This record gives sequence, structure tokens and C-alpha cells, in this order.
Amino acid sequence: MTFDAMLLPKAELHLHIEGTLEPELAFALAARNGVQLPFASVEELRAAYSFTDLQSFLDLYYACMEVLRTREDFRDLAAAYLRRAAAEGVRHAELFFDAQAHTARGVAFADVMGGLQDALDDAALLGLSGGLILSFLRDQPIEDAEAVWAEAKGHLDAIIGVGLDSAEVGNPAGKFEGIFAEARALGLHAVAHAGEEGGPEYVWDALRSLGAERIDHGIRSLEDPELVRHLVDQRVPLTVCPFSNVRLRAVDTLADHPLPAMLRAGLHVTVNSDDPAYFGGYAGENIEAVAEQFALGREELALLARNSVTASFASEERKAELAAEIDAWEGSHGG
Ligand SMILES: Nc1ncnc2[nH]cnc12
Ligand SMILES: [Zn+2]
Repeated sequence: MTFDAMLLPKAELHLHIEGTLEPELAFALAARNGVQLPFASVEELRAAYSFTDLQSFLDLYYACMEVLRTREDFRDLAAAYLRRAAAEGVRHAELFFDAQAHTARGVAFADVMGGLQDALDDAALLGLSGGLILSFLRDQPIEDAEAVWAEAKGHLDAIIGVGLDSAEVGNPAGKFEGIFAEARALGLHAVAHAGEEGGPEYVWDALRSLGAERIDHGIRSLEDPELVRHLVDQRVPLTVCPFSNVRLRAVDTLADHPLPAMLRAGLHVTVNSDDPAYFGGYAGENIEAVAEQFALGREELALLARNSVTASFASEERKAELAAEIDAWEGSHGG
């Protein structure tokens, strides 16, 4: 590795905290909570990480969440992720959490939020900044989203934004328009998954119906030149997740990934890990792999890192600190 991409200072903007549940922790939490996983061993669970599409992954992802029950569980989950991310150069992390998937199982919203916030508070003491993004499940009834949203309004100080995830195709964003409008009026940021499996029309939908400031994935935007022009003109960031796209078969191989074309088009691209426990690598491994695959040099890596910082919802002061760290990295790598 010529350019030490792993330790490049960066922000991670597309990370589902439930997608950081490693099999070892899943079994430890299952034992702690007396929950039975539908797998006999860590090896058997890991062997099930062979996905044919987004839905085949989501089925396993939701099944494994059964082990997450208490505030301590959510704290342990997030603490493990933040430790690992910090060791890979992540300096700021914005975490999606799927509250509906937990409240539907009888877990208290306050325990989910509280545990995640505990871990972020501990990480802040070590210099890692971040925040929580409440993600709604687009394939579930709007009433469930509204119930969670009503609870979330009692915790607005602990949430930086709202997001939209789960099965994309056949689940347009429109029904969430009211919640997103209210969230934006309350000062929250708005992001949405779109253009992962769905075509460019899903990206337009997220922009128009939800006022999304960032698009999560967005790789299929390239199919619509007018959309590309719009995203470039408006500097809408795209949080791209290369390993995820390969593992969920959105692209055949990493060599086929549109990241270089997206950069050439002038899109505001960032590199992220999505659900790293399931897809074979965290932020550092994703960026290292694309650096190798596409022979990215110092300037391109620094651009990806700067994009992640400018696309983040960190304060201007924090962004300036992170920009200085990237300058220092670039300087120490021959700049
Ligand atoms: N890649 C992804 N797309 C949609 N929903 C998700 N939830 C967790 N990971 C996801
Ligand atoms: Zn995602």
C-alpha cells in the first residue's frame, strides 16, 4: 500500500450500527440475554454471509438483531464499532440506527438511543466526534414510522438527522414526506438511501419528496445525465459503499464499481462501509480496496477524505480541525 489509505483521516457517513454486529458479539449477547440464534456457531453464522441481493441480506440482518435487547447491548455494539473505526482513521462517525426494528420487538426507544449515545460520549473523550441518524424502514407501514417519530421528538437533542433505509425497490419515499418535512422544520438533517438497487427515479424521489441533503449509495444516478448534472450543480454528496455493492450484487466485482466514473463526473463522492460486519470490511478496508483497485493516488484519496468531511454534519469548527488533519496526512505523504 503506497499511500497508507487505511489511516487517512476521514468521516464515516453511511454506517448502520446494527450492521456492525460481528458474529462473536452476536453469540455473546445471545448468551447474555438468553436468546437463541438460528445458527449453531459463529462459523455457521459467518457461512450464511452469502447474499444474492439486498433482501437476502436484510433477512439475516433483521434476524441477528434479536440479540440486542438492553441499553448495555447497544452501548457495547457501538463501542466496539467506534474502537475499530478509530483504529482505521475514522475521526467523525454518523451512525444510522433502525429504531423501528427494535421497538417492534419490545425494546424501549430510550434504551436504544441511550446505549448508542453512551458509546458516542465515551468516544468523544478520545477525540472521535459523531452523531445519530434515526432511519425509518421504507418497507414497513407509515404508522410504525410515525410511532417511533413521536418518541424521537422527546430526544431531539441526541439526534442529528433522519434517514430512510431497508428494501428500496417498490417502496418509494413519498409516504415519508410528512415526517421528513417536520424533521427538517425542527432543524434535523435529512438523508435517504436511493439508487442502490433502484434506478435514478428513486434518487429524484428522495430529493423531491424528502428534501434529502445526502443520498446514501446513489450509484445508479449515473444512468440519468440530467440527475448527474443536478447532483453536481447542487453538490449533493453520495455516500458510496463499495464492499456492500459487491456483496449485495449491485455490481459484479469491485473492478466494475462505478466509483471512478462518479469521480470523473464531478460527483461529491464519499467512501463508507454500510454494514461492515456482513460485507467483509470497515471504512479503512473499503478505502484501501478502492485505492488498490483503481490505483488512486494521494490527491484522489485526500479528495475522498475531504469530501467526507464537507459532506458531514459536523460543526464548522470540527470540519476545520479535520481538514487540517487531512492536510497533514497529505503533507506527510509527499505533498
Ligand atoms: N445497504 C442497505 N440498504 C438498505 N437498507 C439497509 N439497511 C442496512 N443496510 C442497508
Ligand atoms: Zn445503508
